[in-house]
Amino acid sequence: MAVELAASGTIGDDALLSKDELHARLRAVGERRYHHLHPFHQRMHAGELTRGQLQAWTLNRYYYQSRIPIKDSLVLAKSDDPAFRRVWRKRILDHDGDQDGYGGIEKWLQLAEASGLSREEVIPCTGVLPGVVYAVDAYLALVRDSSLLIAVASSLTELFSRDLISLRMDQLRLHYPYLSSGLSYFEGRLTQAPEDAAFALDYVSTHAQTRREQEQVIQALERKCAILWAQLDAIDYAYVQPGNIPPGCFVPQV
Ligand SMILES: O=C(O)c1cc(C(=O)O)c2c(n1)C(=O)C(=O)c1cc(C(=O)O)[nH]c1-2
Repeated sequence: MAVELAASGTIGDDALLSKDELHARLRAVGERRYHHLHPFHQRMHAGELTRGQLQAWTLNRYYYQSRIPIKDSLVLAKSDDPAFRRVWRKRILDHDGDQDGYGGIEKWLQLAEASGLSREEVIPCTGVLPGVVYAVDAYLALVRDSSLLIAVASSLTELFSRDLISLRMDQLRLHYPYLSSGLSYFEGRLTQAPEDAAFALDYVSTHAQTRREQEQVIQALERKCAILWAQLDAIDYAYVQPGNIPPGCFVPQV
């Protein structure tokens, strides 16, 4: 059953936003709520994280990475348009590769290895924080239970990821040189994310045909920002504030 994102006030009766107005509203959400503002990212960029904290980040973020192709398979299954599916299935290939040893998930494992973890301790996801599991699973549930329009809209955080990833690469190289050999995942995202975001933005601009749908698109982006934020909240609470690692979760040895 499709989830109705709550629309506030008299939105349904208001005038349709122009494409430029819709884009401005979406950009404003990113400026205020995207996870580039999160204290954990700010600590990372300032060079304040220990190797163990970066290991915890790569291990926990692996859960997100591993679920993205599942999320995109849910999106694909909502579309009866071969042209849409042809474009969207590229995302699954980007992450899974077209054979063993290729693709974004493999490259994320190389990042984890550069941090000093073994792939064997990362792949099973057994040490992932409960808060990260709940946040990532909430993304899958949002996509699973929504219309195709809202599922596409929830990927629009990628509008903002290129700038963050570019800054992150510079700061990781500068402050944590041992990670330099593991940055090829981010290299790939510098071109993949803007392409994916441009398609998704064009899609929602065309397919949100009422003001109510436009507001639902904006709310889906807000919810996705919250999901990304919650992941970092969980990581920050467990690994930056002492004494908060939940039982059974990854414990850094360095
Ligand atoms: O490192 C980041 O800050 C970041 C952010 C996002 C994002 O904004 O959603 C994604 C990614 N990375 C990413 O690597 C990725 O594959 C990805 C897929 C999606 C999506 O919603 O479909 N977002 C993101």
